[in-house]
Amino acid sequence: MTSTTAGPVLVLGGARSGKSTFAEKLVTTSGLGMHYVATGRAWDGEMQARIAEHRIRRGPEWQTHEEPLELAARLKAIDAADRVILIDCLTLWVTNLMMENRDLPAEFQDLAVWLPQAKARLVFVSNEVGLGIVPENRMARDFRDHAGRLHQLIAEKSAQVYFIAAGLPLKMKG
Ligand SMILES: Nc1nc2c(ncn2[C@@H]2O[C@H](COP(=O)(O)OP(=O)(O)OP(=O)(O)O)[C@@H](O)[C@H]2O)c(=O)[nH]1
Repeated sequence: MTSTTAGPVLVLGGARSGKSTFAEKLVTTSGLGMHYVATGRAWDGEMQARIAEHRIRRGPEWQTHEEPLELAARLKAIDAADRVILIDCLTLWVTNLMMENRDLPAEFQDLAVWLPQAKARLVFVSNEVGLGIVPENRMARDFRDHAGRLHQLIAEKSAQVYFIAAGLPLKMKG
């Protein structure tokens, strides 16, 4: 980690901004046992190829957990002081929760309330999706609103927050 500050790190950025690579570097320099929680689902060939690329990049030192829905429960289950856990990414989790008609504010609260008790170092990656024009369809607007609210909740509980654009990190907190 760039800092020894305890507490979660939130890494925000656009698609292909380099946010995952930046977050992975934070983790690989921590000296802790490296865990990767993937919220993505391999729903088509393109996503399968992206996932395969990610796995090659991470290498065998990482332990991977695939958790599209029960993110808070999975984090609580693998939480330990000698671990660093990279969660990639929050926006896919939001998508999955919406697809399953879950109570998103309740799910977000469950995660946010637990964060100060986490023993592991947590690094959250997420897409900043709120910067463009207001989407025409209702579902996209709801998605954008849920993601924005979740980011605020996680940022509030985070020790460090970064925004990545063009591969360059802008430190926003910590
Ligand atoms: N199910 C599963 N998903 C994975 C695995 N590794 C990575 N992923 C998913 O792949 C997604 C990243 O896809 P990319 O399209 O390469 O990343 P990006 O966000 O567009 O680009 P960057 O800004 O460079 O990170 C993550 O959100 C993960 O959920 C894995 O082992 N299993």
